[in-house]
Amino acid sequence: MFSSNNCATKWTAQIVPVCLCLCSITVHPNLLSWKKFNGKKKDHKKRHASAFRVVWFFFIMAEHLSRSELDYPFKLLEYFNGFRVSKVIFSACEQGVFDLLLQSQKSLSAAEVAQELGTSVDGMERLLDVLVGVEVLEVELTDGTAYYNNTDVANLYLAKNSPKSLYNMIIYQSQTIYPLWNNLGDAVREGRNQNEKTFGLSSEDIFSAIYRSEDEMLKFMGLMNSSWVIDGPDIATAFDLSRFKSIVDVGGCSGALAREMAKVYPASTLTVLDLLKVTQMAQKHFCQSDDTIRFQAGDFFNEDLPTADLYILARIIHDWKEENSLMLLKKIHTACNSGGGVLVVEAMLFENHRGPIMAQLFSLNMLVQTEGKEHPPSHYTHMLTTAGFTNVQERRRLLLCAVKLVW
Ligand SMILES: C[S@@+](CC[C@H](N)C(=O)[O-])C[C@H]1O[C@@H](n2cnc3c(N)ncnc32)[C@H](O)[C@@H]1O
Repeated sequence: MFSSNNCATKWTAQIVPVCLCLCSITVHPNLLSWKKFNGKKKDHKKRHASAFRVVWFFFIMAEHLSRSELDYPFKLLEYFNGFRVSKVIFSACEQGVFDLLLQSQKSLSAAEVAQELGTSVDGMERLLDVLVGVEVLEVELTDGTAYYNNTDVANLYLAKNSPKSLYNMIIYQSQTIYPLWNNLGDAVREGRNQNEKTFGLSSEDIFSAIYRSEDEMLKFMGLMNSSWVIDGPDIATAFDLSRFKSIVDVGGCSGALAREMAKVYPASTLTVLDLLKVTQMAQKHFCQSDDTIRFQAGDFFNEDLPTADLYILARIIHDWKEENSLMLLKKIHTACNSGGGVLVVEAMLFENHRGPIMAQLFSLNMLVQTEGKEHPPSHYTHMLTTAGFTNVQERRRLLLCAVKLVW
């Protein structure tokens, strides 16, 4: 939804001139044979008439698409429909469309997909067509029947068992985040999370709400795990961390980021510290046969932290009120070996309030679900120096940002 920046400008500046150029080539008989362009030979008169229709069409398009957002609100309309696109992808994932198309090894018609997944043919055809429209599926027409196939992107990121699958992220967005965001208006009005209104749970203890059942805990851990599959390598290499021989990932959840770190820094020991029930779940569902990371149960607010050279705080500070985050940073400063540091990984806001849009959306998400928020780098620097750290360095990596402090 957010990639097609200023569609009108793009069309006028780049695509329209190319189209007009192509049209003038087709009008000029010596430059391109009509047969090549149209598939069958036509006489000169018809050929020029058709060419003029093409030119006329592109003039209309150019006129239409070059209007500014004030004349026609392309972007706004796209945004209004954003939730529909999300829902289409959520629904297709939940119904197993991408898995079926991956497994079938051939294109399938809407009727075949509907039959396999137990849906209506009409409903499935419309769903599949939108997925073609948003370019996650491909379609071919054979004898009037549409046959659908996954794009490479769908195979890689949307099918459940792909090594880079974002399936768990989608399920969590669909089943937990989406209902919470139904109460966004109340969250903004009240300035607090909506766990109580959405799920009937106390809004005070955020992780009791997030881990309200084993199933929910598994879904949340799946979500956390998914993001490191795509962002982990970038974060692990944002700084050269090789001099830190003992690393503790504080609130490390499924261990996905620690695993990425262990690949880049095989000479360092990687420990994932998290609540007992989380470490148990991680070992049961997320451990890999070649794991070199270890898990340690502990409560980072109420128990001592293990000593280490480097502590990772990935998506932790954004969960909590400022005083809690500061308490945790001070504890880390006390437990840290001499010369050690902390790596803070968060979706950093720009200082000027102008983005990035995903970090701004995450910050609203923190409002509806937690007691924290996203911050710009200066705020993290302030917190870290208040906790006693010096020598703050910052690297921006995609959406997530790493700030390293050496003590
Ligand atoms: C938003 S998640 C981030 C997980 C992980 N760092 C990541 O980026 O994928 C917050 C993590 O903090 C853990 N956590 C929350 N409260 C905790 C506590 N008091 N002690 C230890 N871990 C805690 C949660 O279980 C969860 O794994």
